[in-house]
Amino acid sequence: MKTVSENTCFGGVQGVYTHTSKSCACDMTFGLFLPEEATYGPVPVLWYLSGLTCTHENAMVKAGAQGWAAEQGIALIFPDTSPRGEDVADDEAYDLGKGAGFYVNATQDPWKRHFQMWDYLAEELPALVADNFALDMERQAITGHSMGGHGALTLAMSLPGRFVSVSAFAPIAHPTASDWGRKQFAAYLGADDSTWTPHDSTLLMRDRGFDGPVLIDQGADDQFFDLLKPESLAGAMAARRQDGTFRMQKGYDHSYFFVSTFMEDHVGFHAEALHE
Ligand SMILES: N[C@@H](CCC(=O)N[C@@H](CS)C(=O)NCC(=O)O)C(=O)O
Repeated sequence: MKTVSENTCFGGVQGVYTHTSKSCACDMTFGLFLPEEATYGPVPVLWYLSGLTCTHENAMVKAGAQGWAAEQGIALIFPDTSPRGEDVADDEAYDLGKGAGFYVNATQDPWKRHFQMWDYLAEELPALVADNFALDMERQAITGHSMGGHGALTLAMSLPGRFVSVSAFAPIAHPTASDWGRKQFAAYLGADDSTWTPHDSTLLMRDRGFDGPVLIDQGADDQFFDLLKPESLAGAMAARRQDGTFRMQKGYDHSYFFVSTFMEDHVGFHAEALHE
């Protein structure tokens, strides 16, 4: 692992690191914020998964999460959204290929060689950060925005016991019924849509739910509302009687102005579960 940069931030350190990823067969970059408390011992972890077109950097510079995480003594991890590099397959569209890994393990050519984002986030990156930083991996929570909200929800519901709480900002909530999902799952996972269902938050919520608190924020003026399908997830949460809160935020769109507005609430929500 190599250090790209380390900046003092809210009394802690905002770092950027690269490493050679086995799962993705390329070099990967991530951001990690460590609060001052990490100098004295392991701290709880909040993962933040980003949306379409993002790298590790968007949320790190625009979500305004570090100040709240510092206040709560929590580390933040900002992974990238896809494999990177010249030999990595890509597509002209912004919503397929680089910047659009959709947090799945691709089984189809030309994607499968590098697009193994599920394994990268479920196994490889947690092991790497656990080895290199003062993190308490018994206390992890996860959040994300848009495609990253989809990733956060699907990882949390598929890995019972891993995360104590999950939240999402405007998640892609029902990808098997949306053009933000069907196109990418067909490309990465193939035409057999039975391989898609484990990656759909609405279906996972209907089938198993999450053993812990859930918080969802959705902007009512989100320009991608019809692609996100928040109503499907809200319905599944109600049908499941999921412990959780779904908030429709009047006037907010899909941007980081929306994410940063509610970041304090999300960090506070996770802190309550992580510090229990
Ligand atoms: N801007 C894209 C849409 C993708 C988009 O809005 N991405 C969101 C996540 S789904 C994002 O976070 N973009 C990067 C940013 O705002 O920094 C477009 O070409 O239509």
